Amino acid sequence: MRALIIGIGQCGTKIADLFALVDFETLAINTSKGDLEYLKHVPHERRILIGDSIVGGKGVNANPILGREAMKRDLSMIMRKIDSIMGREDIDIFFLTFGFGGGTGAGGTPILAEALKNEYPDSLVVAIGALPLKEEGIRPTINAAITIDKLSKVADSIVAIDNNKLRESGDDISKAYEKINYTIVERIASLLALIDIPGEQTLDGSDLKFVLKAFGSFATIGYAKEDASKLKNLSRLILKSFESEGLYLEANIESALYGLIAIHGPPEVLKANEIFEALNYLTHKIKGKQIFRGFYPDPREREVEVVTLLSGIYESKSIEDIIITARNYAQSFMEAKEEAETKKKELLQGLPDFDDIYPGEVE
Ligand SMILES: Nc1nc2c(ncn2[C@@H]2O[C@H](COP(=O)(O)OP(=O)(O)OP(=O)(O)O)[C@@H](O)[C@H]2O)c(=O)[nH]1
Repeated sequence: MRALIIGIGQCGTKIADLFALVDFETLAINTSKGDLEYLKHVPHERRILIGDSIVGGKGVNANPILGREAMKRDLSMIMRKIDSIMGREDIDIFFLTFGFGGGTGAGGTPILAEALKNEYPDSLVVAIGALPLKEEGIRPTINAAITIDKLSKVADSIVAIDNNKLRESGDDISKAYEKINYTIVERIASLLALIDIPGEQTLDGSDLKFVLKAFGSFATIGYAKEDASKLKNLSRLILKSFESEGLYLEANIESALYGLIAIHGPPEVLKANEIFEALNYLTHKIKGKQIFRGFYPDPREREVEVVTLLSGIYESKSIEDIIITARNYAQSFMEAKEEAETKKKELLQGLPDFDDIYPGEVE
């Protein structure tokens, strides 16, 4: 399984930095020089400053038009870099990590996603983005809504993480960000670690690609872990991995088309009847009725770990809230703008020019 993680903007590059820590191939792209320098694990030659000629390495201050322009101007340099890291063959998935609410990530990610799809038609492009907190105000919400629309036309799946779920933890914001970033990396890394390795019933790269090739709809990744000695019922643990707080996105899982479950743990607790009870329940619950599964008995393991991926989701309250808020705002903003223009015209009509009042001052 060959994957390249590309972080775009501050949020995205912080997440990519954690992926680099656990030995994934990564690339960090930003309009802010300072934010790129702040990274700890992405090698220096894999950090790309974009848009230097327009913003001078200072970031784009939540302006996605500048983020988009920065990505467009330096796209060929980025594509050459990707080529030099991965070559042109057999890249299974590009994971693009970013924050939906800023400028560099929101503006730049759809441009890069489209270029990757054109250049690498056999590879998947999966966007992994953090949705803004409601308290951040209207601009991040609009950036998110428009970026969702654009990505839904070019990416294979969009894994959205709802930052609003962080508030439930009671941590301060940077701790909460750190926690959620770590969670994203843990889930994806655990999932990818179980692809293509020997097991009882295994998942391979083509299963994962099948599940994620879902016409730009939403996907979400759940996770549950328990000490094997404390585990009472594996079926319960599998279902727990699908609960909404486990998935970091408010979504109706019944609307999902595909699911994938990987279970890893000591052989004595991977009981077939408990696994099939949960699989049966979930297969009937989701609309697409297709669940791929892999069981990985490991006698050295003391914990049971369940990673679940649901894709093809199109009903999500987290997403709907953003789209509806942005659309209502856009509508009332356009109305207010039109009204302002009409008022301006009414107010200023009938005014003369200087020459009408001061005739003959200049011969
Ligand atoms: N989950 C998570 N979300 C983050 C993190 N940092 C920022 N965000 C969210 O991402 C959005 C801001 O995106 P950034 O990545 O900071 O912005 P950017 O893409 O670098 O763009 P500019 O700062 O405008 O140049 C906000 O909605 C934040 O809530 C993070 O470390 N983790």
